[in-house]
Amino acid sequence: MSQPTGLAAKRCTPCSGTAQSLPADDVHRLLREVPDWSLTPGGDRIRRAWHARDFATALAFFNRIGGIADEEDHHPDLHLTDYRCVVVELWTHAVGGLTENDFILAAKIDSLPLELAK
Ligand SMILES: C[C@H](O)[C@H](O)[C@H]1CNC2=NC(N)=NC(=O)C2=N1
Repeated sequence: MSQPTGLAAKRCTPCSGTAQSLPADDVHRLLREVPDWSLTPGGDRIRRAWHARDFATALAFFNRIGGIADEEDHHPDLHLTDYRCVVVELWTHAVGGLTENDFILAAKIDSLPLELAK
């Protein structure tokens, strides 16, 4: 795998007690670096959807995401419906909104392989 660049090369950092959600202009700037992700209607999460090849592929994808999440100590909400529809949502629980950690994890997830439905 080629060396990660940009957000994918960064590490998530523990949220300090005084950490706050990102202001809207930072959110929109960072969204441009992960263009396959979108802001949820409430503006407090980012999400991406995939149509995996099959259930086993979707589960393997979730396990890869889980490995990165534990390495980064920053964890996603994972949804697997209709046996292969995958949705990942990211937000920072400690601040109840978005921080740079969410965009770093999104970029790392984007670098994972996933065999999609034909
Ligand atoms: C103690 C541990 O570092 C924290 O609870 C981490 C774990 N994973 C996390 N994941 C997310 N998405 N948000 C958090 O605030 C968070 N905090």
